[in-house]
Amino acid sequence: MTNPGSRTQAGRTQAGRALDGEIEYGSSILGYPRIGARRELKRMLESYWHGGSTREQLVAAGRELADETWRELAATGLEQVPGNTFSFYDHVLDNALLFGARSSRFDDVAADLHPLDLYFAMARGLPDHPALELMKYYGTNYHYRQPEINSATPFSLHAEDLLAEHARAKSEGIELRPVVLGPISLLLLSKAEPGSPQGFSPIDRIDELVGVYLELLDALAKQGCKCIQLDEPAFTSDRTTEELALLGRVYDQLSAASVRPRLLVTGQYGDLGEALPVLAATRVEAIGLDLVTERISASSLAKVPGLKRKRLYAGVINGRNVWKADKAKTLDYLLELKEVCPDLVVSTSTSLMHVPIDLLIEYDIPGDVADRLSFAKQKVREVVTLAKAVYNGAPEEWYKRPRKMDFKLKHDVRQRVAAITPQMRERAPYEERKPAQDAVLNLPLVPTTTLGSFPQTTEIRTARYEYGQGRLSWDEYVEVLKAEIKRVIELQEDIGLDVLVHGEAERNDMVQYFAELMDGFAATHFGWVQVYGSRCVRPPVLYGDVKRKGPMTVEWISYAQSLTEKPVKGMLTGPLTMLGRSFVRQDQPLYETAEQIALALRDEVADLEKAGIKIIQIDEPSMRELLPLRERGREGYLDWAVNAFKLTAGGAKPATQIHTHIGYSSIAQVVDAFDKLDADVTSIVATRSIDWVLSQLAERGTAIARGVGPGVYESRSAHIPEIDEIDDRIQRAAKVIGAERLWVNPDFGLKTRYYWQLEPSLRNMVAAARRERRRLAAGQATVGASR
Ligand code: MET
Ligand SMILES: [Zn+2]
Repeated sequence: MTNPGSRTQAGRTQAGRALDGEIEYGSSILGYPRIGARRELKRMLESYWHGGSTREQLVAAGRELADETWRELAATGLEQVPGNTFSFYDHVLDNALLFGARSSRFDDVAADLHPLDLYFAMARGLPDHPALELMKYYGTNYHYRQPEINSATPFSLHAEDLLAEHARAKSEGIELRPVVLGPISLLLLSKAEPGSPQGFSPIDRIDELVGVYLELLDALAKQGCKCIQLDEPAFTSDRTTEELALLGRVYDQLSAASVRPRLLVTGQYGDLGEALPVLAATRVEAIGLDLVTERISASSLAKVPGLKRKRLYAGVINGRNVWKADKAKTLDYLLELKEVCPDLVVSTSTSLMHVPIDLLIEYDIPGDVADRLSFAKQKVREVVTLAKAVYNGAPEEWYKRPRKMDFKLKHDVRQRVAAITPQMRERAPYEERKPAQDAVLNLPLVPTTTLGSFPQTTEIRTARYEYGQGRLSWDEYVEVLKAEIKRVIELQEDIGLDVLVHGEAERNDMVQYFAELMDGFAATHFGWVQVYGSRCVRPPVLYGDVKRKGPMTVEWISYAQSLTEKPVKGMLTGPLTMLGRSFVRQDQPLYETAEQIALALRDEVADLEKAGIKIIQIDEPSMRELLPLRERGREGYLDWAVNAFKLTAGGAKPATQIHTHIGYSSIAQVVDAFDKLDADVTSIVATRSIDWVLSQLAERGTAIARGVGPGVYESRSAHIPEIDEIDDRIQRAAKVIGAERLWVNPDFGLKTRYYWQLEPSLRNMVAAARRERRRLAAGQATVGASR
């Protein structure tokens, strides 16, 4: 294997350029997973947080993981290896702190905490210091901690770790290209610190921040660093004219520095659109494009003035999905691009942090599926192979016809999809459904419920593990789960909830659970992807036509229902959430795949009805998350998304009450779509705070007709809400939503909670709902703004 570092040192300086940047076969990636192939990061973090290891041990282990990553990458033959891709928790927070941008909320503890502990305090919170908010990262399932910046937040450079890593690699002959968030995206990802002056927004601080970026460029140049990667993913979303102008101005300023590394600016997670000509007009040396989300033609790139003089990092390998690229097609495309931009580097569309690390440690993915997959390690190989083919030519066999992919086709599924009629999506009008449901359910006003899951106790986890290991038979495993269901039902009756749940003891992760019960999905054993910090998930691979293997939930729900007179909700995960949390096949449009899942779930709805279940909840927390970043794709998406949900629920009888559970959005279009789902009751995940949700609902006059459960306490917080606190929210919600439409529930499932937290919380919730009922009965309640 060639060693890119030593080659750079030995052979490339005679070009005599101050900013060395020659390539032999341009190959790079924009970033790499940082959790380790066996989730080493999770283990080291949890050990430190629980007192099992010292800070020194954690720091050493983190460095080992980071260094192993770039050593391995360099050994693959990748010409340019990214650096600064490791993070102990979240790279957005790391980048804010790289420039000293710390929320003043933490000033009072800063002096007493080691910087690393202060960092974890911001990321995870302290008893009286709520953590920074968790926000979704550009349409991925990654979540970042939102930096808080005010009008006086001091900015200063803290690049010791970044520089030290660069120096360590250099001493091993490896030239790293540090990856840093660009200044504009960093500020646009941040929020104004609570208490900032009216009208202040973090982007107002851009000039000061750019000053510190210039210091960073200077420090890197002094250390002989040749290139820095500045990510500006904010520009693959719609931006204002002012923001676009700012992009030009900022990169003119940064590239004007007299001694500095080369600048690579990337726009990941979508198409740079109108930002591309702006960037091409600056003096940055290189631009990285996501050419997967939008395969921009070489001829349109040729029309961008100035682009042909840039080094183009062609992001043709998908950083967000797990399918192998079609070598011949991709090569042809790259060769066309090279005609336009001769200085071409084969690269990834995004950082590879959104895919699992290594396919080769999986042992039971069906062979024909595995043949088509590529995880981070394999993707690096794809980049190197394609780059060599671009520069040195490709072997003949790349152009031989690929094998037929008919393993995916199930004709019965295709026929069913083809036979879908519009009527299948429509239920009886709500005016008919409502009285029919009231007659069956006979619920009190402001009914109380929870959203599905109860704690996954050690007992449940142990039983699942033992069953997986073959030490517990299926029947024994079922016994454990049934005992758990019984306990959960009894507890809910004791607390006095009106609509009960079975508790989801059988589900480790809901998406994984349903994926395992449908054909067309494959599970991985080690395919972990970071969500944030130590939290990782294993998204299933949706490779083929989807079909239910048999009833998926009926046994559990009917058992729960047999134990109580009160209604027990059937609990399903909706088609959009199944899509949003899986690695989805790309050989057909997403909406076709959505329809297949919807049909499978529709059958489950029918089976639950047959088993006497009267309420069915279809969770769609990810519906909002799949929304295209740019306006132009949104209407089309929302149309088919609503259709898929309605296909799932559309077969339900008028008397069956359909609930859904969604993540609210501040985008009016999305809220309209929620209303179009035509669910009888909609409960809301507080992705920000419940008070934010309530204020949004108030601003819009609700916008969701029919029942609404806005969430009366945040179930994922450790705080146990008082009756008064919940009562206050109920009264505010009743004002906006109307008491006759209001449901009282926490904002989220309870599976990560402890019983000592949830039991008092739910008792207080039920007490608060009863207070509201007494007020309503006495006729003194606020009359709602019902529609
Ligand atoms: C993210 S959807 C949450 C609802 C799910 N039924 C649960 O309680 O876990
Ligand atoms: Zn959480």
